[in-house]
Amino acid sequence: MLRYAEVLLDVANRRLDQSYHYLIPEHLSLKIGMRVLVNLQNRKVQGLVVGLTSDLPEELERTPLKPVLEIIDEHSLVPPDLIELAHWLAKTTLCSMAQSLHTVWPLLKGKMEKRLFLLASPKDSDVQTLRWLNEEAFRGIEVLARTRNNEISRNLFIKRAHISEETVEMLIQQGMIREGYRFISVGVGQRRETKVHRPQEYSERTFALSAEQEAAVSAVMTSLRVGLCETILLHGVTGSGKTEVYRELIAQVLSRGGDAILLVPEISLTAQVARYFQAQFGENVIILHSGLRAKEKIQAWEEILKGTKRIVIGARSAVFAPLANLQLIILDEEHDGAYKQDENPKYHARDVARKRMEQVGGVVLLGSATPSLEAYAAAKAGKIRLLTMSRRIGHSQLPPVEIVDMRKELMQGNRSIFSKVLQQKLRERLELGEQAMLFLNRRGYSTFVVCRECGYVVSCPNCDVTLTYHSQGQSMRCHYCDHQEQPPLTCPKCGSRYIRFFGQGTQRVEEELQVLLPETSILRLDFDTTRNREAHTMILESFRRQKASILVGTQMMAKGLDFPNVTLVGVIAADQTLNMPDFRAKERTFQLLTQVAGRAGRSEKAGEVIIQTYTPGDSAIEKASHHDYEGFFWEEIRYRKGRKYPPFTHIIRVLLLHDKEERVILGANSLGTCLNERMRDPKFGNTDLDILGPAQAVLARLKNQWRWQISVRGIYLEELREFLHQGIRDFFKTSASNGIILNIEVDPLTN
Ligand SMILES: Nc1ncnc2c1ncn2[C@@H]1O[C@H](COP(=O)(O)OP(=O)(O)OP(=O)(O)O)[C@@H](O)[C@H]1O
Ligand SMILES: [Zn+2]
Ligand SMILES: [Zn+2]
Repeated sequence: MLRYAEVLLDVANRRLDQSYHYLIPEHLSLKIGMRVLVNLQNRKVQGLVVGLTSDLPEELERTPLKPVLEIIDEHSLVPPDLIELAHWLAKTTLCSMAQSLHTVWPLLKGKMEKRLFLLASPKDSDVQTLRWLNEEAFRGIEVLARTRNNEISRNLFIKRAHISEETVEMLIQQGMIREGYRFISVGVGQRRETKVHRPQEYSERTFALSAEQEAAVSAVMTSLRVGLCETILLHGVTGSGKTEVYRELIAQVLSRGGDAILLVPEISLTAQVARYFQAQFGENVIILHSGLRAKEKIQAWEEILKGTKRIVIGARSAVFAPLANLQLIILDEEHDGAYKQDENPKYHARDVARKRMEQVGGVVLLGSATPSLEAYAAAKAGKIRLLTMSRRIGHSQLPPVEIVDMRKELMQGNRSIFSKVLQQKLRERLELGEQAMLFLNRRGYSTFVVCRECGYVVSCPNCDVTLTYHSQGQSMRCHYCDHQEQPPLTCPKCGSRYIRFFGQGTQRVEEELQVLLPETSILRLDFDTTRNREAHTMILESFRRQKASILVGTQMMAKGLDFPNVTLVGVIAADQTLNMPDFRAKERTFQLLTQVAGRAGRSEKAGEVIIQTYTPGDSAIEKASHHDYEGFFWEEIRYRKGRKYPPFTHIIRVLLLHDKEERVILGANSLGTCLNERMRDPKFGNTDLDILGPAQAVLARLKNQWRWQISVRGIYLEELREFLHQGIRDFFKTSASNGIILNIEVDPLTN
């Protein structure tokens, strides 16, 4: 007998970020996902039933429980599979159920609104006297008396009825009206409909699939038909036609009545990809990502729930799209770090996709030319299936890559950003009417401003990072908190006039390039030129239409672009990502270089790649220059194994934040002690857990908060979670935890 309901309350209010238990009265037949009315601290509030149970948690056994008051709507609002998903998300990412439910079902978003309630009646004698004393106040009451339920939002009252703040206050004081709050939910009306789709045929392709594409498609379809709930990794070199594979798979899934989600790593890529798919699937396609306006998002959701949209294309958050007949989720560029959300809930879209497909017996397809080490290792270990496409489409070949040692260039007197050979190749290619892409893993004009006499570097007053100089607007900016200031004319520390703008940003590359090739038209694609939503698409479109010969850009240029006329790719400085204090630095560098190199020579015209570097001997650079994924993988996996890094272990990182440095250090040490003591617990005694830290975080201060961290590493994630759970509970009993904010992340992708 299910006697208790677990109810998530008033989800708009952050402080009530948890669920409560209520008794189920006999006359109510509750279902998971229904909205109900319950009592909370003498208020009637709205809640969502997220669980039904016959036993109470131990700590509640002796507390008297209140009953559920009434059911707001007959049918479950949130489908049970999505509630289950939310529970899973809360548990695996260590966030609250409310946070998790908001992510899974963003339609629940609502707000608390200040409202005015009428207590008096316009006929009362003291109200009638107001008519002569205060005409405005009287008018206010009359308005109010005509509203439904005699209540109105305070804002509307003041704006629409032109009643002043003072008058409102006066009426409240006189006891004629009362002020209160009400939860106004936005767009919760739509329920999911389960339509049965008739098989449909779609327009024919203009070309036949290659043998490798054919094999990949039939492998995935076989799994689907047999009902094998699988994750499949499609490792296809750049230009091997993965997008076509996705398109064919989606067509086949649709024709058997299923729905599909295609994820791309960045919002900016969705429009481009969606256009490609709309060409075949038309109205069935819808775009979904966090960049949409609230209203657009609600509309998109409602269309999906109605069953009129069957293919969702979007960034990370689209993995939650509530399609009714979901059978396939594809993650393109699977290795991309953008699939991990860095705020609560800190989920990885890959894991969510897997969980959803487990629920319905569908397939997750991970596609990449440079799979993440985690995915490839899982494939090699036989945990997931591996499909390979090792050749480019048609006669196109992977381009030859030349590595240029920039130290030698400098010794030979070349102080330019561009090596002699890159300059020469650029001229050659442009003469032939072909296009080039120059890649720089940075944004802004120069990374930092430094005093050449005393070495002082201008940094952000709120964060522990150097400010970036932008020649546009001549300002220095913090890329974390957006602090801006003028660049100094003299050194703030020693007064010297020898201030130098250091480093190479995309703007500087563009400017130097223009000096080198004055006749050439150049486009730039980076954070600054794409702040507005349409700019990204416009820049890429004009490059595609060959309005410019050279595209200069940052890593956002490395992803999934297919320009047949691009035959030369230059990497300005390969070392950038290599020097990051992170065990994934090599993997990132390899992926980035391989992906960028893959933009060259994708159709009939052969391409070539120049990589400039100060560390030409580095193996990640060398392996990338040979398009040697396999070789890189084995070398890197050996290193990870030796150092006990993922994928051989899992890491949970606890970041401690406080605005006083000594407090955060105290807290970090105390947490360290608690964890070390927990280690003596016989339960964890024999397990292979390592506590790393406490240590100052790489970013020691951000937005005025000091940051320290402790990581715990272990082989079994479940055990690791349990260990931290207990350690953190101990920590919160110590006084050192006062005022400390904890930020916990499972398997973080950055240090
Ligand atoms: N079977 C085919 N016949 C002819 N052309 C094809 C075929 N399949 C794909 N193409 C074309 O080949 C080009 C490369 O395909 P696509 O962009 O899908 O590669 P990709 O594997 O996604 O590469 P990347 O990983 O670099 O993004 C595209 O222009 C695509 O239209
Ligand atoms: Zn100085
Ligand atoms: Zn800052």
